[in-house]
Amino acid sequence: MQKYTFPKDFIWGVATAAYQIEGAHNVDGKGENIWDRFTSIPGNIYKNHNGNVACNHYNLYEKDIEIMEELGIKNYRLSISWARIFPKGYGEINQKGLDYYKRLINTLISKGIKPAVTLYHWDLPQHLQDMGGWANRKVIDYFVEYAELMFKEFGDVVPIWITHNEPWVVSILGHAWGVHAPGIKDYKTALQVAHNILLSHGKVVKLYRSMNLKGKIGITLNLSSTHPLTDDEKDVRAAEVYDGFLNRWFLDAVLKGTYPEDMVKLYREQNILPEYTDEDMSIISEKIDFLGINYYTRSVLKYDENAYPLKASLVDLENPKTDMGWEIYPQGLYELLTNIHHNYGGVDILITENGAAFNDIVNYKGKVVDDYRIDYLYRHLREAHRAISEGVNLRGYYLWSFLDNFEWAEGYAKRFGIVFVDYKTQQRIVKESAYWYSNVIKNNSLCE
Ligand SMILES: OC[C@@H]1[C@@H](O)[C@H](O)[C@@H](O)c2nc(CNc3ccccc3)cn21
Repeated sequence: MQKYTFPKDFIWGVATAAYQIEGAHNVDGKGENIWDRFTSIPGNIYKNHNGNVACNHYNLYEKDIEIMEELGIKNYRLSISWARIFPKGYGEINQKGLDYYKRLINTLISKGIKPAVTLYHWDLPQHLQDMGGWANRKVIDYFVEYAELMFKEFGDVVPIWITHNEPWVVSILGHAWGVHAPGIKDYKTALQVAHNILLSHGKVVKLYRSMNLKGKIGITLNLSSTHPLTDDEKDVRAAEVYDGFLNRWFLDAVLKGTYPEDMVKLYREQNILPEYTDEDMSIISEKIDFLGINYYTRSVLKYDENAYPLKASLVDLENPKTDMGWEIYPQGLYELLTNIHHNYGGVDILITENGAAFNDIVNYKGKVVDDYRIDYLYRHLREAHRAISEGVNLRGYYLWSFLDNFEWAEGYAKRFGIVFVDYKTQQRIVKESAYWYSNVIKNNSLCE
Protein backbone atom coordinates (compact mmCIF):
# COMPACT_ATOMS: atom_id res chain seq x y z
CA MET A 1 0.00 0.00 0.00
CA GLN A 2 1.44 3.38 -1.08
CA LYS A 3 1.95 5.90 1.74
CA TYR A 4 2.64 9.59 1.18
CA THR A 5 4.30 11.08 4.29
CA PHE A 6 4.47 14.87 4.64
CA PRO A 7 7.32 16.89 6.22
CA LYS A 8 7.58 16.63 10.00
CA ASP A 9 6.30 20.14 10.78
CA PHE A 10 3.71 20.35 8.00
CA ILE A 11 0.72 22.53 8.98
CA TRP A 12 -2.63 20.71 8.69
CA GLY A 13 -5.60 23.03 9.17
CA VAL A 14 -9.14 23.99 8.32
CA ALA A 15 -10.46 27.35 7.14
CA THR A 16 -13.54 29.54 7.43
CA ALA A 17 -14.43 33.23 7.07
CA ALA A 18 -16.36 35.56 9.36
CA TYR A 19 -19.31 36.54 7.18
CA GLN A 20 -19.85 32.95 6.06
CA ILE A 21 -20.19 31.39 9.53
CA GLU A 22 -20.67 33.94 12.34
CA GLY A 23 -24.20 35.27 11.91
CA ALA A 24 -25.00 37.89 14.59
CA HIS A 25 -24.92 40.43 11.76
CA ASN A 26 -26.25 43.30 13.86
CA VAL A 27 -25.43 42.14 17.38
CA ASP A 28 -23.20 43.67 20.09
CA GLY A 29 -22.44 46.84 18.20
CA LYS A 30 -21.28 45.34 14.91
CA GLY A 31 -21.56 47.82 12.01
CA GLU A 32 -23.16 47.01 8.65
CA ASN A 33 -20.80 45.62 6.03
CA ILE A 34 -21.13 45.41 2.25
CA TRP A 35 -22.34 41.80 2.37
CA ASP A 36 -25.09 42.71 4.85
CA ARG A 37 -26.13 45.33 2.30
CA PHE A 38 -25.61 43.23 -0.84
CA THR A 39 -27.60 40.27 0.50
CA SER A 40 -30.46 42.58 1.53
CA ILE A 41 -31.05 43.47 -2.14
CA PRO A 42 -33.47 40.94 -3.69
CA GLY A 43 -32.03 38.95 -6.59
CA ASN A 44 -28.38 39.18 -5.61
CA ILE A 45 -28.19 35.87 -3.76
CA TYR A 46 -29.70 32.42 -4.39
CA LYS A 47 -33.21 32.47 -2.85
CA ASN A 48 -32.21 35.78 -1.21
CA HIS A 49 -30.18 33.92 1.43
CA ASN A 50 -28.00 36.07 3.74
CA GLY A 51 -25.45 35.77 6.54
CA ASN A 52 -27.68 37.19 9.26
CA VAL A 53 -27.60 33.84 11.13
CA ALA A 54 -25.34 31.59 9.00
CA CYS A 55 -23.84 28.91 11.30
CA ASN A 56 -24.43 31.09 14.40
CA HIS A 57 -20.73 30.62 15.10
CA TYR A 58 -20.74 33.90 17.04
CA ASN A 59 -22.69 32.05 19.75
CA LEU A 60 -21.64 28.45 19.04
CA TYR A 61 -17.87 28.91 18.63
CA GLU A 62 -17.05 26.93 21.78
CA LYS A 63 -18.98 23.90 20.49
CA ASP A 64 -17.32 24.22 17.09
CA ILE A 65 -13.87 24.40 18.66
CA GLU A 66 -14.70 21.27 20.70
CA ILE A 67 -15.33 19.45 17.41
CA MET A 68 -11.98 20.66 16.07
CA GLU A 69 -10.31 19.37 19.24
CA GLU A 70 -12.04 15.97 18.97
CA LEU A 71 -10.80 15.70 15.38
CA GLY A 72 -7.24 16.55 16.38
CA ILE A 73 -7.21 19.72 14.28
CA LYS A 74 -4.29 21.92 15.41
CA ASN A 75 -4.50 24.85 12.97
CA TYR A 76 -7.50 27.03 12.15
CA ARG A 77 -7.69 29.81 9.58
CA LEU A 78 -10.39 32.34 10.49
CA SER A 79 -11.14 35.89 9.46
CA ILE A 80 -11.98 38.91 11.58
CA SER A 81 -15.02 41.01 10.73
CA TRP A 82 -13.68 44.57 10.34
CA ALA A 83 -17.11 46.08 11.07
CA ARG A 84 -17.32 44.18 14.37
CA ILE A 85 -14.17 46.01 15.47
CA PHE A 86 -14.73 49.41 13.81
CA PRO A 87 -18.47 49.74 13.06
CA LYS A 88 -17.74 52.71 10.79
CA GLY A 89 -14.49 51.24 9.49
CA TYR A 90 -12.31 53.61 11.55
CA GLY A 91 -12.30 55.72 14.73
CA GLU A 92 -14.59 54.40 17.45
CA ILE A 93 -13.77 50.86 18.58
CA ASN A 94 -16.59 48.41 19.40
CA GLN A 95 -15.32 46.76 22.60
CA LYS A 96 -17.88 43.93 22.46
CA GLY A 97 -16.65 43.01 19.01
CA LEU A 98 -13.05 43.02 20.16
CA ASP A 99 -14.02 40.95 23.21
CA TYR A 100 -15.63 38.30 20.98
CA TYR A 101 -12.38 37.76 19.07
CA LYS A 102 -10.40 37.73 22.33
CA ARG A 103 -12.68 34.92 23.61
CA LEU A 104 -12.49 33.06 20.30
CA ILE A 105 -8.70 33.27 19.93
CA ASN A 106 -8.03 32.54 23.61
CA THR A 107 -10.28 29.47 23.43
CA LEU A 108 -8.41 28.19 20.39
CA ILE A 109 -5.04 28.68 22.06
CA SER A 110 -6.23 27.07 25.30
CA LYS A 111 -7.06 23.96 23.22
CA GLY A 112 -3.69 23.95 21.48
CA ILE A 113 -5.15 25.15 18.16
CA LYS A 114 -3.00 27.73 16.34
CA PRO A 115 -5.02 30.55 14.71
CA ALA A 116 -4.16 31.91 11.28
CA VAL A 117 -6.02 35.21 10.98
CA THR A 118 -7.23 36.73 7.71
CA LEU A 119 -7.68 40.47 8.20
CA TYR A 120 -9.93 40.97 5.15
CA HIS A 121 -12.20 38.28 3.73
CA TRP A 122 -14.47 40.52 1.63
CA ASP A 123 -16.60 42.16 4.37
CA LEU A 124 -15.81 45.87 4.05
CA PRO A 125 -17.67 48.16 6.50
CA GLN A 126 -20.53 49.70 4.54
CA HIS A 127 -19.61 53.19 5.79
CA LEU A 128 -16.34 52.89 3.86
CA GLN A 129 -18.16 51.72 0.74
CA ASP A 130 -20.34 54.82 1.07
CA MET A 131 -17.15 56.89 0.56
CA GLY A 132 -16.07 54.85 -2.48
CA GLY A 133 -14.79 51.68 -0.87
CA TRP A 134 -11.52 50.21 -2.10
CA ALA A 135 -11.61 52.54 -5.12
CA ASN A 136 -10.86 55.38 -2.66
CA ARG A 137 -7.20 55.39 -1.59
CA LYS A 138 -8.26 56.78 1.80
CA VAL A 139 -9.67 53.32 2.66
CA ILE A 140 -6.09 52.04 2.54
CA ASP A 141 -5.26 54.17 5.59
CA TYR A 142 -8.33 52.88 7.44
CA PHE A 143 -7.26 49.29 6.70
CA VAL A 144 -3.82 50.04 8.17
CA GLU A 145 -5.50 51.52 11.29
CA TYR A 146 -7.62 48.35 11.64
CA ALA A 147 -4.60 46.08 11.12
CA GLU A 148 -2.55 48.01 13.69
CA LEU A 149 -5.20 47.47 16.36
CA MET A 150 -5.38 43.74 15.50
CA PHE A 151 -1.60 43.42 15.72
CA LYS A 152 -1.59 45.25 19.08
CA GLU A 153 -4.39 43.06 20.46
CA PHE A 154 -3.39 39.68 18.99
CA GLY A 155 0.10 40.05 17.54
CA ASP A 156 1.73 38.16 20.42
CA VAL A 157 -0.59 35.12 20.20
CA VAL A 158 -1.46 34.78 16.49
CA PRO A 159 1.47 33.18 14.63
CA ILE A 160 0.13 33.51 11.08
CA TRP A 161 -1.48 36.61 9.49
CA ILE A 162 -3.05 36.93 6.05
CA THR A 163 -3.63 40.52 4.96
CA HIS A 164 -6.17 39.86 2.21
CA ASN A 165 -8.15 36.94 0.84
CA GLU A 166 -8.20 36.92 -2.97
CA PRO A 167 -7.91 40.52 -4.22
CA TRP A 168 -8.81 39.20 -7.70
CA VAL A 169 -12.24 38.05 -6.51
CA VAL A 170 -12.88 41.28 -4.58
CA SER A 171 -11.85 43.27 -7.66
CA ILE A 172 -13.37 41.31 -10.54
CA LEU A 173 -16.44 39.64 -9.03
CA GLY A 174 -17.24 42.66 -6.84
CA HIS A 175 -16.33 45.52 -9.17
CA ALA A 176 -16.24 44.22 -12.80
CA TRP A 177 -18.80 41.43 -13.00
CA GLY A 178 -20.96 42.74 -10.14
CA VAL A 179 -21.91 39.29 -8.82
CA HIS A 180 -20.30 39.91 -5.41
CA ALA A 181 -20.58 42.89 -3.06
CA PRO A 182 -20.64 45.82 -3.70
CA GLY A 183 -22.08 44.82 -7.11
CA ILE A 184 -20.20 47.30 -9.33
CA LYS A 185 -19.66 46.55 -13.04
CA ASP A 186 -16.70 48.58 -14.25
CA TYR A 187 -13.29 47.13 -15.19
CA LYS A 188 -11.34 50.36 -14.67
CA THR A 189 -12.76 50.66 -11.14
CA ALA A 190 -12.07 46.96 -10.58
CA LEU A 191 -8.39 47.22 -11.49
CA GLN A 192 -7.96 50.35 -9.36
CA VAL A 193 -9.57 48.42 -6.48
CA ALA A 194 -7.13 45.55 -7.03
CA HIS A 195 -4.21 47.97 -6.95
CA ASN A 196 -5.41 49.75 -3.81
CA ILE A 197 -5.95 46.43 -2.05
CA LEU A 198 -2.43 45.32 -2.98
CA LEU A 199 -1.07 48.66 -1.74
CA SER A 200 -2.93 48.21 1.55
CA HIS A 201 -1.38 44.74 1.79
CA GLY A 202 2.14 46.12 1.40
CA LYS A 203 1.58 48.89 3.93
CA VAL A 204 0.30 46.38 6.50
CA VAL A 205 3.28 44.08 5.93
CA LYS A 206 5.62 47.05 6.54
CA LEU A 207 3.61 47.91 9.69
CA TYR A 208 3.89 44.31 10.90
CA ARG A 209 7.67 44.39 10.40
CA SER A 210 7.95 47.71 12.27
CA MET A 211 6.21 46.19 15.31
CA ASN A 212 8.84 43.44 15.66
CA LEU A 213 6.20 40.75 15.99
CA LYS A 214 7.34 37.13 15.94
CA GLY A 215 4.81 35.59 13.58
CA LYS A 216 4.60 35.28 9.80
CA ILE A 217 2.59 37.41 7.42
CA GLY A 218 1.48 36.90 3.83
CA ILE A 219 -1.38 37.30 1.38
CA THR A 220 -3.79 34.76 -0.10
CA LEU A 221 -4.34 34.69 -3.87
CA ASN A 222 -6.85 32.56 -5.76
CA LEU A 223 -4.80 30.95 -8.50
CA SER A 224 -5.59 28.50 -11.25
CA SER A 225 -3.39 26.71 -13.78
CA THR A 226 -4.46 27.85 -17.25
CA HIS A 227 -4.72 25.64 -20.36
CA PRO A 228 -5.59 26.48 -24.00
CA LEU A 229 -8.54 24.52 -25.39
CA THR A 230 -6.49 23.66 -28.48
CA ASP A 231 -2.89 24.26 -29.60
CA ASP A 232 -4.16 26.90 -32.02
CA GLU A 233 -2.05 30.01 -31.42
CA LYS A 234 -5.16 32.09 -30.69
CA ASP A 235 -6.23 29.72 -27.92
CA VAL A 236 -2.66 29.58 -26.60
CA ARG A 237 -2.60 33.41 -26.43
CA ALA A 238 -6.03 33.39 -24.76
CA ALA A 239 -4.68 31.12 -22.01
CA GLU A 240 -1.60 33.35 -21.58
CA VAL A 241 -3.76 36.47 -21.28
CA TYR A 242 -6.07 34.82 -18.75
CA ASP A 243 -3.02 33.64 -16.80
CA GLY A 244 -1.92 37.29 -16.71
CA PHE A 245 -5.40 38.49 -15.71
CA LEU A 246 -5.90 35.95 -12.91
CA ASN A 247 -2.44 34.91 -11.74
CA ARG A 248 0.54 36.95 -12.95
CA TRP A 249 -0.96 40.42 -12.30
CA PHE A 250 -1.01 39.64 -8.59
CA LEU A 251 1.98 37.30 -8.31
CA ASP A 252 4.33 39.69 -10.15
CA ALA A 253 3.14 42.70 -8.13
CA VAL A 254 3.55 41.03 -4.74
CA LEU A 255 6.68 38.96 -5.44
CA LYS A 256 8.50 41.02 -8.10
CA GLY A 257 7.25 44.59 -7.56
CA THR A 258 6.08 45.01 -11.16
CA TYR A 259 2.91 44.45 -13.15
CA PRO A 260 3.43 42.09 -16.12
CA GLU A 261 4.23 44.11 -19.25
CA ASP A 262 1.88 42.18 -21.56
CA MET A 263 -1.08 42.93 -19.27
CA VAL A 264 -0.06 46.59 -18.71
CA LYS A 265 -0.05 46.99 -22.51
CA LEU A 266 -3.44 45.27 -22.88
CA TYR A 267 -5.06 47.26 -20.06
CA ARG A 268 -3.62 50.54 -21.37
CA GLU A 269 -5.04 49.76 -24.84
CA GLN A 270 -8.41 49.02 -23.23
CA ASN A 271 -8.17 52.23 -21.13
CA ILE A 272 -8.63 50.27 -17.89
CA LEU A 273 -5.05 50.49 -16.54
CA PRO A 274 -5.11 51.67 -12.91
CA GLU A 275 -3.15 54.70 -11.69
CA TYR A 276 -0.03 53.70 -9.78
CA THR A 277 3.51 54.80 -8.99
CA ASP A 278 6.88 53.10 -8.66
CA GLU A 279 6.68 53.82 -4.94
CA ASP A 280 3.36 51.94 -4.81
CA MET A 281 4.99 48.92 -6.41
CA SER A 282 7.88 49.02 -3.98
CA ILE A 283 5.45 49.00 -1.06
CA ILE A 284 3.28 46.24 -2.59
CA SER A 285 6.31 43.97 -2.92
CA GLU A 286 7.45 44.33 0.70
CA LYS A 287 8.86 40.87 1.42
CA ILE A 288 6.27 38.37 2.69
CA ASP A 289 6.95 35.26 4.79
CA PHE A 290 4.64 33.06 2.74
CA LEU A 291 2.30 33.12 -0.24
CA GLY A 292 -1.19 31.78 0.50
CA ILE A 293 -2.75 29.92 -2.43
CA ASN A 294 -6.42 29.05 -2.81
CA TYR A 295 -6.71 26.34 -5.44
CA TYR A 296 -9.95 24.68 -6.53
CA THR A 297 -9.73 23.97 -10.26
CA ARG A 298 -7.89 24.78 -13.49
CA SER A 299 -9.00 27.21 -16.19
CA VAL A 300 -9.39 26.15 -19.85
CA LEU A 301 -9.44 29.05 -22.33
CA LYS A 302 -10.37 29.64 -25.94
CA TYR A 303 -10.00 32.70 -28.15
CA ASP A 304 -13.23 34.71 -28.25
CA GLU A 305 -13.34 37.82 -30.46
CA ASN A 306 -16.30 39.17 -28.49
CA ALA A 307 -14.99 38.57 -24.97
CA TYR A 308 -14.23 41.92 -23.27
CA PRO A 309 -11.58 42.90 -22.29
CA LEU A 310 -9.38 39.83 -22.84
CA LYS A 311 -10.73 38.20 -26.01
CA ALA A 312 -10.54 34.99 -23.99
CA SER A 313 -13.40 32.85 -22.69
CA LEU A 314 -13.47 30.05 -20.16
CA VAL A 315 -14.51 26.68 -21.59
CA ASP A 316 -16.82 24.31 -19.70
CA LEU A 317 -15.53 20.79 -20.43
CA GLU A 318 -17.54 17.60 -19.97
CA ASN A 319 -15.26 16.34 -17.18
CA PRO A 320 -16.03 15.35 -13.56
CA LYS A 321 -17.06 18.43 -11.60
CA THR A 322 -17.92 19.48 -8.07
CA ASP A 323 -21.32 20.90 -7.11
CA MET A 324 -19.99 24.35 -8.04
CA GLY A 325 -19.53 23.16 -11.63
CA TRP A 326 -15.75 23.39 -11.21
CA GLU A 327 -13.77 20.69 -13.00
CA ILE A 328 -11.97 18.29 -10.66
CA TYR A 329 -8.36 18.69 -11.85
CA PRO A 330 -5.89 17.80 -9.11
CA GLN A 331 -2.81 17.94 -11.35
CA GLY A 332 -3.53 21.65 -11.73
CA LEU A 333 -2.42 22.08 -8.13
CA TYR A 334 0.90 20.40 -8.91
CA GLU A 335 1.33 22.56 -12.03
CA LEU A 336 0.62 25.72 -10.05
CA LEU A 337 2.91 24.87 -7.14
CA THR A 338 5.85 23.94 -9.35
CA ASN A 339 5.37 26.95 -11.66
CA ILE A 340 5.33 29.34 -8.70
CA HIS A 341 8.33 27.62 -7.12
CA HIS A 342 10.40 28.00 -10.29
CA ASN A 343 9.15 31.44 -11.38
CA TYR A 344 8.97 33.24 -8.03
CA GLY A 345 12.15 32.35 -6.20
CA GLY A 346 11.01 29.39 -4.15
CA VAL A 347 8.75 31.45 -1.89
CA ASP A 348 7.27 29.53 1.05
CA ILE A 349 3.71 28.50 0.24
CA LEU A 350 0.65 27.73 2.34
CA ILE A 351 -2.39 26.24 0.64
CA THR A 352 -4.89 28.44 2.49
CA GLU A 353 -7.90 26.90 0.75
CA ASN A 354 -8.65 23.71 -1.11
CA GLY A 355 -11.90 21.76 -0.95
CA ALA A 356 -15.10 20.86 -2.73
CA ALA A 357 -18.83 21.35 -2.62
CA PHE A 358 -20.95 18.26 -3.10
CA ASN A 359 -24.68 17.68 -2.60
CA ASP A 360 -24.31 16.11 0.83
CA ILE A 361 -27.24 14.28 2.39
CA VAL A 362 -27.78 12.88 5.89
CA ASN A 363 -28.45 9.13 5.54
CA TYR A 364 -30.89 7.00 7.52
CA LYS A 365 -28.21 6.42 10.16
CA GLY A 366 -27.76 10.18 10.59
CA LYS A 367 -24.38 10.09 8.86
CA VAL A 368 -22.92 12.03 5.90
CA VAL A 369 -20.91 9.60 3.83
CA ASP A 370 -19.13 12.10 1.58
CA ASP A 371 -16.78 9.77 -0.31
CA TYR A 372 -16.68 12.20 -3.26
CA ARG A 373 -15.15 14.84 -1.03
CA ILE A 374 -12.62 12.36 0.39
CA ASP A 375 -11.66 11.44 -3.17
CA TYR A 376 -11.23 15.13 -4.12
CA LEU A 377 -9.12 15.87 -1.04
CA TYR A 378 -7.01 12.71 -1.45
CA ARG A 379 -6.22 13.45 -5.10
CA HIS A 380 -5.24 17.07 -4.38
CA LEU A 381 -3.12 16.19 -1.37
CA ARG A 382 -1.31 13.57 -3.44
CA GLU A 383 -0.44 16.29 -5.97
CA ALA A 384 0.69 18.55 -3.13
CA HIS A 385 2.93 15.74 -1.89
CA ARG A 386 4.34 15.31 -5.42
CA ALA A 387 5.25 19.00 -5.50
CA ILE A 388 6.92 18.79 -2.07
CA SER A 389 8.90 15.73 -3.20
CA GLU A 390 10.20 17.86 -6.11
CA GLY A 391 11.42 20.61 -3.78
CA VAL A 392 8.47 23.02 -3.55
CA ASN A 393 8.46 24.84 -0.20
CA LEU A 394 4.89 23.93 0.63
CA ARG A 395 4.54 24.41 4.39
CA GLY A 396 0.89 23.70 5.03
CA TYR A 397 -2.68 23.02 3.93
CA TYR A 398 -5.93 24.54 5.20
CA LEU A 399 -8.99 22.61 4.05
CA TRP A 400 -11.97 24.67 2.88
CA SER A 401 -14.09 24.43 4.87
CA PHE A 402 -14.51 23.33 8.46
CA LEU A 403 -18.27 24.01 8.41
CA ASP A 404 -20.90 24.12 5.68
CA ASN A 405 -21.49 27.85 5.40
CA PHE A 406 -22.85 30.82 3.42
CA GLU A 407 -21.37 30.36 -0.06
CA TRP A 408 -21.66 33.99 -1.24
CA ALA A 409 -23.88 34.29 -4.34
CA GLU A 410 -24.93 30.65 -3.97
CA GLY A 411 -26.13 31.16 -0.42
CA TYR A 412 -26.56 27.90 1.54
CA ALA A 413 -27.09 25.80 -1.58
CA LYS A 414 -23.47 24.70 -1.71
CA ARG A 415 -21.87 22.67 1.07
CA PHE A 416 -18.04 22.79 1.37
CA GLY A 417 -17.78 21.70 4.99
CA ILE A 418 -16.29 18.57 6.50
CA VAL A 419 -18.88 19.24 9.21
CA PHE A 420 -22.51 19.30 8.07
CA VAL A 421 -24.69 22.16 9.35
CA ASP A 422 -28.46 21.74 9.60
CA TYR A 423 -29.43 25.40 9.22
CA LYS A 424 -32.91 24.81 10.66
CA THR A 425 -31.61 23.38 13.94
CA GLN A 426 -27.95 24.50 13.87
CA GLN A 427 -27.06 20.87 14.60
CA ARG A 428 -23.56 19.87 13.50
CA ILE A 429 -22.92 16.40 11.97
CA VAL A 430 -19.28 15.42 11.51
CA LYS A 431 -18.97 14.08 7.95
CA GLU A 432 -16.92 10.98 7.05
CA SER A 433 -14.42 13.32 5.33
CA ALA A 434 -13.69 14.91 8.71
CA TYR A 435 -12.80 11.55 10.23
CA TRP A 436 -10.68 10.77 7.18
CA TYR A 437 -8.89 14.14 7.49
CA SER A 438 -8.42 13.58 11.23
CA ASN A 439 -6.48 10.42 10.36
CA VAL A 440 -4.38 12.25 7.76
CA ILE A 441 -3.45 14.79 10.44
CA LYS A 442 -2.73 12.12 13.06
CA ASN A 443 -0.51 10.13 10.68
CA ASN A 444 0.89 13.15 8.84
CA SER A 445 0.42 11.07 5.74
CA LEU A 446 -1.93 9.88 3.02
CA CYS A 447 -2.62 6.19 2.60
CA GLU A 448 -3.92 4.78 -0.68
O1 LIG B 1 -16.17 29.01 -3.16
C1 LIG B 1 -15.56 28.40 -2.08
C2 LIG B 1 -14.62 29.36 -1.38
C3 LIG B 1 -15.33 30.52 -0.67
O2 LIG B 1 -16.32 30.02 0.21
C4 LIG B 1 -14.27 31.32 0.08
O3 LIG B 1 -14.83 32.33 0.92
C5 LIG B 1 -13.32 32.00 -0.90
O4 LIG B 1 -12.10 32.36 -0.28
C6 LIG B 1 -13.09 31.13 -2.10
N1 LIG B 1 -12.32 31.43 -3.13
C7 LIG B 1 -12.47 30.45 -4.04
C8 LIG B 1 -11.78 30.44 -5.37
N2 LIG B 1 -12.10 31.62 -6.08
C9 LIG B 1 -13.36 31.92 -6.54
C10 LIG B 1 -13.64 31.82 -7.87
C11 LIG B 1 -14.91 32.17 -8.33
C12 LIG B 1 -15.88 32.59 -7.44
C13 LIG B 1 -15.57 32.69 -6.10
C14 LIG B 1 -14.31 32.35 -5.65
C15 LIG B 1 -13.33 29.52 -3.56
N3 LIG B 1 -13.69 29.96 -2.34
